Amino acid sequence: MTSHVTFIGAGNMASAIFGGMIESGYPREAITATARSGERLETLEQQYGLNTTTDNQAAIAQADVVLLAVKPQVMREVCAELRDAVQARKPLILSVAAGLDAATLEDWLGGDLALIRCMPNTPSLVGAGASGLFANDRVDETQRELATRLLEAVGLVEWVEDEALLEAVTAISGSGPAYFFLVFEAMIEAGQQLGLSEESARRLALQTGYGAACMARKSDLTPAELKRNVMSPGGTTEQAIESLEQAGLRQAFSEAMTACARRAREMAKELSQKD
Ligand SMILES: NC(=O)C1=CN([C@@H]2O[C@H](COP(=O)(O)OP(=O)(O)OC[C@H]3O[C@@H](n4cnc5c(N)ncnc54)[C@H](O)[C@@H]3O)[C@@H](O)[C@H]2O)C=CC1
Ligand SMILES: O=C(O)[C@@H]1CCC=N1
Repeated sequence: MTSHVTFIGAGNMASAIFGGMIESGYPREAITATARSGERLETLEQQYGLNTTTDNQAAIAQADVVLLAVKPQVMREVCAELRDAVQARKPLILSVAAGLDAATLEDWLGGDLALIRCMPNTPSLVGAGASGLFANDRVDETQRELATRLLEAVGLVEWVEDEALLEAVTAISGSGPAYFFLVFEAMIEAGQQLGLSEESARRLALQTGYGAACMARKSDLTPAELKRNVMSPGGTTEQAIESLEQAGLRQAFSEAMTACARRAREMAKELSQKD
């Protein structure tokens, strides 16, 4: 039987996930989404054909899975509102909120719940996401498989068995799309400085990033080996790579990702302590 999935909050991340589920054949009758404004409800009904309501409690009356997709700052208030309905039904809880740990969420919802924390990323919007998942002790194998199936509808799924590793997942894939967008920005600017139009530089930079990612995914070679294959001895790439290494690119990534993981830890503390 198809599990009924209810999304609490229907913003960017939620619509990426239910959009992907529908595209991969998940029956829309088995999906409910809540929103705060009637206008948003209308869009959800017309664009996706979902069951919708502004009533978060009523929305989970039939839910087998409740996917929490509101901002971390409003999660406590939303959990308080859902608590009684969740305790009455005990659905699988899936949270995509950054920096809110499983124990805090379970506690806010009244305890004794199977709960999966997920760190997705925005390329989920185009079906090319990467999500890290962590399950608490109450989650069984069938529930893990179900969560994998739901998130695989929008990209790759990687399970971690230690919740602290979700900080590393945030640093590599949760925030990671922004690093690549920065690299694209920098390459486009440099291409313009070398005389290309902005449009040509943009097209070439984006296709190159896309091509490199496709190639690295398909190839048996490591990124280091693929890089060496582009570098003819005494040629042009050698000059560029030497310049990037001398500028401290590796160190910059190490520091950036350490800062990102640290912030995820701090956010978890701030959010769980907030009254
Ligand atoms: N944007 C990103 O790159 C990532 C976001 N996340 C997480 O995803 C979650 C959602 O983020 P976005 O979709 O980007 O935000 P968003 O702002 O697009 O969506 C949140 C939605 O929740 C709705 N909402 C607020 N209070 C509500 C309530 N009481 N009841 C029902 N709906 C309510 C808002 O109207 C909004 O549509 C956050 O917890 C965030 O940490 C996780 C990974 C990456
Ligand atoms: O920047 C943030 O806090 C969120 C979490 C991962 C991506 N965006």
